[in-house]
Amino acid sequence: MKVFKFGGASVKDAEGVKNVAAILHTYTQHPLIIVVSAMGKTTNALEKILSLYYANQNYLAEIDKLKKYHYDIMRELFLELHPVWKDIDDVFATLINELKKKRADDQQYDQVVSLGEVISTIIVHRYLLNQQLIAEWLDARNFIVTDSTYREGKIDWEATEEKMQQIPTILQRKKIILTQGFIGRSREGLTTTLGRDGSDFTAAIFASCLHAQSVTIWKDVPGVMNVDPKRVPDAAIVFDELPFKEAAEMTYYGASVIHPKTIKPLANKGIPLYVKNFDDPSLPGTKIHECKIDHLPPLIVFKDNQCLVSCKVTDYTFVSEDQMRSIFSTLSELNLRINVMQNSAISFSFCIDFRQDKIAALIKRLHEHFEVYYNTGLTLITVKNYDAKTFEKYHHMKGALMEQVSRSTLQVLVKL
Ligand SMILES: Nc1ncnc2c1ncn2[C@@H]1O[C@H](COP(=O)(O)OP(=O)(O)O)[C@@H](O)[C@H]1O
Ligand SMILES: N[C@@H](CC(=O)OP(=O)(O)O)C(=O)O
Repeated sequence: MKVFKFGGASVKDAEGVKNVAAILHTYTQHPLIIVVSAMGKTTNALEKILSLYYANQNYLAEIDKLKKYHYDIMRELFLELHPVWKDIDDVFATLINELKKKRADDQQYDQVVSLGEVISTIIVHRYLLNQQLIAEWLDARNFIVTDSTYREGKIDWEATEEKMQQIPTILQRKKIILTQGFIGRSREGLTTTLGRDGSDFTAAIFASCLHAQSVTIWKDVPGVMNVDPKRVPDAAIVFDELPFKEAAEMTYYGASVIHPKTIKPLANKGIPLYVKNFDDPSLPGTKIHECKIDHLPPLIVFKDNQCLVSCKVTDYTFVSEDQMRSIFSTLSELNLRINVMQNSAISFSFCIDFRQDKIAALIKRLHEHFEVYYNTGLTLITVKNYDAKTFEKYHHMKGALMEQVSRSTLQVLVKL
């Protein structure tokens, strides 16, 4: 059995959905588990609906816009009397209903934002059936068990693996299973999400629990490249293959082509990960697996939306281990991860992904012990395996706020 993942870009319009069906027609000899994300930028739109709702602004107009976006796609795929119209109307009714429920913010976020994947999989499933691709629609929430960390559900691997034991029997009946990326269910029975862009991770969870032959994530790029081709189009080279370790490090630094949690479960089970181009499936793509490559070119990763926080001691002492411990435990309690850090005699600075919903709490807590400064809207550029040319280009950049150089890696935090 193989696992395929189709992200938002691959199903952003009706042509994309038709293309998914065309790709699947060429793989009918294999049992397949297909993981699908929300269409296009639907998750961003759902986040916007939530914030408008909280700000007492016109969220209903935004819901109408999102409904129209999906209706336009459906009009190109289905006849007027197709049952899909009612299915999608029901999900939008659930969305409005969920908004009205009194819940904690993160809990409500997951109940609302998860619906993008529910909508997309209903549409894609109905279309596959129309194209004689006999697929079973599975609710991923019935299989992926998480804790109650809403917005960032942690997988209960044992419980998930146990639930997935039912899947091979379903696959004997239907050769294709279609399910949602990004979502699971907590033990208290509510929907959880696995962190933004988490559908790649969902594909890895299914593959790992079911000992799949391989995972293929279908993207709008020819494979994994040494730099995001949207950032530096001239310098980008496609890798034929990459070791798990190298791919994991790239994702850690922020290469958005693969979600950072995807590699570990696959590497642990030795399941290869292919990154292929959905516009041209004949291209070889990149195989990520256990292999050795002698001379890797410089890998350049851009991570946007960074926030630099500096904590300065308020008396004439120096930054101590105890003070650092209090900073680390605050970050850990708020579920924030440091991307790069630096200390001097009287200050400790670190860079994290900016989260609007957490910054006020973080600053308030740090302010109990330190003078605190922060800058937002920064980009962290990491150059791994730098050579003279890339070092020259990214070292001492204009607008840099922090820079670190090790034997093989250069990191610059910069306001671009
Ligand atoms: N090293 C890289 N190699 C290839 N693509 C990259 C790299 N780093 C970032 N990207 C970006 O990742 C994008 C594909 O990932 P993503 O947008 O998450 O796809 P989807 O949401 O459809 O799964 C590409 O369009 C490209 O701009
Ligand atoms: N739809 C979710 C999950 C996801 O992984 O999407 P994509 O595969 O389009 O990156 C998000 O946008 O965060």
